[in-house]
Amino acid sequence: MWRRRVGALLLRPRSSSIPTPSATHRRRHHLLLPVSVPDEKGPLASNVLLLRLFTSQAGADGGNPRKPFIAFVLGGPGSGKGTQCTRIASDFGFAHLSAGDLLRNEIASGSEKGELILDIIKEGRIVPSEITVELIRKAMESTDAKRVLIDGFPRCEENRIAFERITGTEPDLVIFFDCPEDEMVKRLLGRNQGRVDDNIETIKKRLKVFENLNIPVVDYYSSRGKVHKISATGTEEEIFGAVRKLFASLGFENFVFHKSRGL
Ligand SMILES: Nc1ncnc2c1ncn2[C@@H]1O[C@H](COP(=O)(O)OP(=O)(O)OP(=O)(O)O)[C@@H](O)[C@H]1O
Ligand SMILES: Nc1ccn([C@H]2C[C@H](O)[C@@H](COP(=O)(O)O)O2)c(=O)n1
Ligand SMILES: [Mg+2]
Repeated sequence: MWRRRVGALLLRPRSSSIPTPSATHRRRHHLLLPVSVPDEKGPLASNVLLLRLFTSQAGADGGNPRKPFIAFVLGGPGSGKGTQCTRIASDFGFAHLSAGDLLRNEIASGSEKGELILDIIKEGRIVPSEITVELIRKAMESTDAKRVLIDGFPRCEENRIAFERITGTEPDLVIFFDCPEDEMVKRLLGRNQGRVDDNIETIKKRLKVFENLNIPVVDYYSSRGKVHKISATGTEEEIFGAVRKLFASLGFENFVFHKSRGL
C-alpha cells in the first residue's frame, strides 16, 4: 500500500529542482572540511564549526563554499542502500556515512550509550535523534569530502527535524531505493553478516517502522522536489546502472569510468 502511495507522490524532480554539481556545486563544493579552528574546543565549538560549515552565505542553501553536497539515501531494510552507496562512493568520490554503521560502532565501543542503542536495534525501533545526529555530525566534521552520502538517515520526521535544526541545512538530493517487501525480507535473511536485527521477528518490526515513520520523510522531501526514486529490483549491477545515470545527469564525473579509459 505504501508503495502505491509513494509511487504516486514520487515524481522525478524537475532538473532545476536539484542543484547540480555542474551548475553550482562544482564551483561551490571544492574542499571544505575540516576547518581548522585551533582556539575553539569542546561541544560548543563543534556546533560553531558545524554552523560555519552549513550556514549559507547566499540564501537558503546556496552560497557557502564550505558546504558539501549532501545526498540522503533511503529505502526499506534490505533494499540495497549500503550496497549501492559503496559503489557510488568509489565511482563518484563520495564519502559514505552509514547511520546504522555509526550506531553499530558505538555499540562496539562498549559505551553506556551503546547498550541503549543495542536494545533499540534488536527491537527494530529507532534510536533517539540526538544520539544519531551527534554521531553523523562528528563523522561529517572529520571528513574533508566535498560530497557526502548519508545512508539510512533520516529514518523518521524527528531525525529529519533534528538534522535540519542542528546543521541548519537540507540535503541536496534524496535517493529512494524502492523495493518490494518480499524481496527485502529474502535479502535480509540471506545477508549473513551476523547482524542482531537480521531475524524474521525484528525484520517484521523494521518493515512496520519503515512504512509508518520513514515513508513520511520520503513524502516530505518528495513534496520539495528532492527525491529521485530508483527501482531496487534486479541485479546489483542493473540497479547501479540506474544510479550511474542519475549521477551522470546531475553532472558528477565517474572516476572509475574515466580511469578505465586512461582519462
Ligand atoms: N540487487 C540485489 N540483488 C540481490 N541481493 C542484493 C542486491 N543488492 C544487495 N543485495 C544483498 O542484500 C543484502 C542487503 O543489502 P544492503 O545491506 O545493501 O541493504 P540495506 O538497504 O543497506 O539494508 P539495511 O537497511 O538493513 O542496512 C546484502 O546481503 C546484499 O549483498
Ligand atoms: N537513522 C537511523 C538509522 C539506523 N537506526 C537503527 C535502527 C535500524 O534498524 C538499525 C540499522 O540501521 P541500518 O544499518 O539498517 O541502516 O539502526 C536508527 O535508529 N536511526
Ligand atoms: Mg545498510
